[in-house]
Amino acid sequence: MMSKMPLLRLQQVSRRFVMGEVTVQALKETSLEIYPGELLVILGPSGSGKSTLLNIIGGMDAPSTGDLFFAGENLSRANEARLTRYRREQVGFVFQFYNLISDLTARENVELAAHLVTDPLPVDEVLREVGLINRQHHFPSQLSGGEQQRVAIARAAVKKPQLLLCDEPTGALDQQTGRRILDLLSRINRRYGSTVVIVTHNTVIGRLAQRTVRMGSGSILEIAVNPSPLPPERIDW
Ligand SMILES: Nc1ncnc2c1ncn2[C@@H]1O[C@H](COP(=O)(O)OP(=O)(O)OP(=O)(O)O)[C@@H](O)[C@H]1O
Repeated sequence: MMSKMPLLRLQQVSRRFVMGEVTVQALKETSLEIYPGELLVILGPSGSGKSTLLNIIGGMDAPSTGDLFFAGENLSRANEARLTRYRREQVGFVFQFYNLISDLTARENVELAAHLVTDPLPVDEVLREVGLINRQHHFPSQLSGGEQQRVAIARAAVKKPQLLLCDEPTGALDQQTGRRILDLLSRINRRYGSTVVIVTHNTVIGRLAQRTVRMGSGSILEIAVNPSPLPPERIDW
């Protein structure tokens, strides 16, 4: 895996937030390579910079210094239009609290995302893949948390994104439901070849990954290769 060209490369990326007199160094100069098709878990305590890193990877936030390369293209030099296209077409995002549109049904939420790209997966196929074909006409408020998260994953996956970025995707769910979500993410990783990056403070989830990145105080402390990733059903927390 490591001999491949990275899909994404961060080179000495930092992010500072300036609030009046106070400057927070959310991310210190950080370098990381993410490979096509891998499942990577980013671990670290609250405030260690995980979400900041993920937002930069997803083009939702820009580095203060340093460069971000996607398939060799320097996105930190890209204009806003290019970044918008990157977020729309190359990246799928899954959040802790689903962020679905409440007055659209499950199916309509997925269709909306499908319209953003030129070559989406068939909506039916994705709804079936996440096990929601029978609930496709329900509104988010009529679905459980786990079901809403599955809609959110379907919405991200329908775009066939090269990068699927997940920020605490199981954070609001009980263990059994969380395991089902992890299983779904790893299936999408295998079935569609999407590179999946999961940010979590839950170290146990790292056992799922081919590599784990451990963060602390805005830095990467360690990158570990996992020779035998566990299937989600064998993960307990
Ligand atoms: N928009 C912002 N403005 C100011 N400070 C910010 C902003 N975003 C993040 N920070 C600060 O940067 C640091 C890193 O935050 P970040 O959200 O990346 O950590 P995290 O590891 O994702 O934490 P959590 O697990 O709690 O989400 C924190 O000190 C945070 O307060």
